[in-house]
Amino acid sequence: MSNNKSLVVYFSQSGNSKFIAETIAQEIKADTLEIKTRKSLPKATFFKLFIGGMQVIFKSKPELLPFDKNPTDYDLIIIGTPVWASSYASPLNTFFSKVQINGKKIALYCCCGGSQGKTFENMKNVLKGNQFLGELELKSPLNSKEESIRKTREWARTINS
Ligand SMILES: Cc1cc2nc3c(=O)[nH]c(=O)nc-3n(C[C@H](O)[C@H](O)[C@H](O)COP(=O)(O)O)c2cc1C
Repeated sequence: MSNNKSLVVYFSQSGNSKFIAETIAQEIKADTLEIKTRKSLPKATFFKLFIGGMQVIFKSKPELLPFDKNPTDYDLIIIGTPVWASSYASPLNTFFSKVQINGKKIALYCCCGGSQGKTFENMKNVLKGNQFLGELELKSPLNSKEESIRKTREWARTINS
């Protein structure tokens, strides 16, 4: 176990990334910061996928609710997102534009329905100037909780060693 002060920053639209954030936080005794938008996506699947997808394509920055933690206070920052339109979810665009993360240890995870696409590549581009410790992709983890918990705990130990 390291002496890192660790924070899991995540956005979650339907609970998968939140579930993983909580699993990581428990395993490595990290704090959590959930990024929340002022407005939710529509409930109907088509509109949800359409609006969320458009936000990613047009690099929108949806308005966020205030944060209750300051990421720059931490040594290790784990950042989690659902995959939207083969990239990270648009609320993280807003987050990255508001918080300058530099010289930190970073680990990334994503939750997807099919594949991560360019999620990690795009996150690493926007987070240049940090040290990357690892990446974890989970497919719909709420559909296989036990297996996801096992995989996540194992991964969390490797980034915190
Ligand atoms: C707007 C939107 C776009 C999505 N785009 C993709 C995608 O491109 N590839 C993929 O594998 N899953 C995609 N998904 C599925 C989510 O990544 C998946 O359901 C994820 O587990 C949701 O995480 P969450 O529960 O933390 O929000 C999309 C979901 C939404 C709402």
